[in-house]
Amino acid sequence: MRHSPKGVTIHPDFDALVKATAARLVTKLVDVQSRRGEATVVLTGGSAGTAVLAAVAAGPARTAVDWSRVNFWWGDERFVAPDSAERNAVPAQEALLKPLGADPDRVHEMPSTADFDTVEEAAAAYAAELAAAAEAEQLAEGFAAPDPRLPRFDVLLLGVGPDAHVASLFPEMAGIRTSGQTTVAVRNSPKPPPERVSLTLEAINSAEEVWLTVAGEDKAGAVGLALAGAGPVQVPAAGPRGQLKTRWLIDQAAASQLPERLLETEDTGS
Ligand SMILES: O=C1O[C@H](COP(=O)(O)O)[C@@H](O)[C@H](O)[C@H]1O
Repeated sequence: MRHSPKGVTIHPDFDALVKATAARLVTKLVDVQSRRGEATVVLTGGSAGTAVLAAVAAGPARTAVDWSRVNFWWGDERFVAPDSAERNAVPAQEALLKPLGADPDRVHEMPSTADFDTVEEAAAAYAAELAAAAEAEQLAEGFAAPDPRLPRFDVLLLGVGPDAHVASLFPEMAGIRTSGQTTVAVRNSPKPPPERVSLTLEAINSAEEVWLTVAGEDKAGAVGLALAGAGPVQVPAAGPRGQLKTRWLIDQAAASQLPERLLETEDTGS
């Protein structure tokens, strides 16, 4: 494993990336729960994101987390039927939430076509649910999250598409340009299905830690551009910034177009 000073960790392959990210997530949740009893994670869909959840559920360290005291939100979701295989929540439920006994009251799936007629209504409802949770948290803890419209996100997971999209914020589309709101309705997504709900970049960037987990040669161009300093409208993956930490957790193939200066390592072997 190689670490760069810019928060980039390069794992040899997909399997190593997924297992290490799963272990890192368990450690983070244990750490947060030991400080304040509960923890909040924002989940992603996609190949690596879903594999990480399965690896968490399969790993022996999973028992160190009190899963009934973890709050789950999503960074994006496809506006389709609730049991559709295209939902991001469906594999998350099967891989992690049901087997590990998550509390359904703490699992905040984005709305589906069973809940609303339009994707705009779904996005607005999720923003309202986030705001209600933020208000309850402030009343209970007297705690002010970085953004008063949002609950505290301890860790927010993102995948990155080959076109550099994150959550459902696609290059040059309205979602990535949206400001002043925490969620956005997406129509005409270039990647099917076309209708989606996404957190906005400003909502993503309220998280304490943002982890971008990326594998594969087809993502190397997106990763290279994002870390070379591209603008987020053209390269949405360049936009996420955690309040405390932004981690790029990638495999060797996804690292193949990283700028040379980012390959200077500060630590090896762990
Ligand atoms: O459509 C989506 O794609 C991205 C990345 O998915 P991948 O399969 O290329 O890893 C994912 O992060 C996002 O949540 C999802 O809705």
